[in-house]
Amino acid sequence: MTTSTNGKFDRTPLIAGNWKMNMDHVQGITLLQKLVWTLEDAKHNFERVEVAVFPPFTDLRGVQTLVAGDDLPVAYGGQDLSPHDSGAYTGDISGQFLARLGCRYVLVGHSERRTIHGEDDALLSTKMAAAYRHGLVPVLCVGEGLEVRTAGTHVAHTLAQLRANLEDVTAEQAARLVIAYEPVWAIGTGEVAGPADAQEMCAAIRAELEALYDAGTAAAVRLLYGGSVKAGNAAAILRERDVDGLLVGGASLDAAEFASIVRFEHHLVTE
Ligand SMILES: O=C(CO)COP(=O)(O)O
Repeated sequence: MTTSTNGKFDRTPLIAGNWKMNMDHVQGITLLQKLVWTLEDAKHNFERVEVAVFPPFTDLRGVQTLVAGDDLPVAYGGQDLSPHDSGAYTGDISGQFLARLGCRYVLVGHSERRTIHGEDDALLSTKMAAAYRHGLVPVLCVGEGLEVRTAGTHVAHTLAQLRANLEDVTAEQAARLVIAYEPVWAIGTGEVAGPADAQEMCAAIRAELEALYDAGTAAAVRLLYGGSVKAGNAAAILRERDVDGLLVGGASLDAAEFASIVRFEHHLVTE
């Protein structure tokens, strides 16, 4: 039997879809329309569970037009941003431009940026600063690779990444932060970190935030899990106390599947 909990969340859950380099601007609009229709049909309460999408840059203007025109209750953001505001940086996208397009969020330090594009912690600190400079909420992605997980040093590794990326972030800024724990070995592989693994890391991240800032700040930050999330495993992960949402890759490209993840409460089994 599947039922909803009457659970109160400490923080508003955020279910975010990272489309990566999928969906051109025409496909992107169709996907977003389908997603919203599906959720509205199901009477989804967007205030109870927030929904966000991260389309490719070329889709953002269309997404903005659709969201603003139809007053859709969906947030969106860029998948990356430049540390600079404007100038001779061919191919880069400024946080200023993202803000002008109505983006609420921006991904910073996704593992694919770190590994494929060699983005290091020093660069990511400047991207964090750029996001805050333009009023964007960074979704800072951290997580370990397979060798680190196998060696058992994943918590220390991930917290070291976190400390480096938050070096210049003030407590006031941190209170608006979203952090996504995405173990690299679980991204796009079908391997999912179990709910207990997600909780272990999210609890460690929250404790680290308390040490770096204070308890109030640590309690305000939303912590997401990402890595092979599907409709079938989302609810179990979200039952964990310190997991406040999900960053979904592949499964966010299917409107019905993603909508089902957003409606995770309806898959929670009461005990
Ligand atoms: O990288 C991810 C989200 O940012 C996870 O991707 P998958 O859900 O496809 O594993």
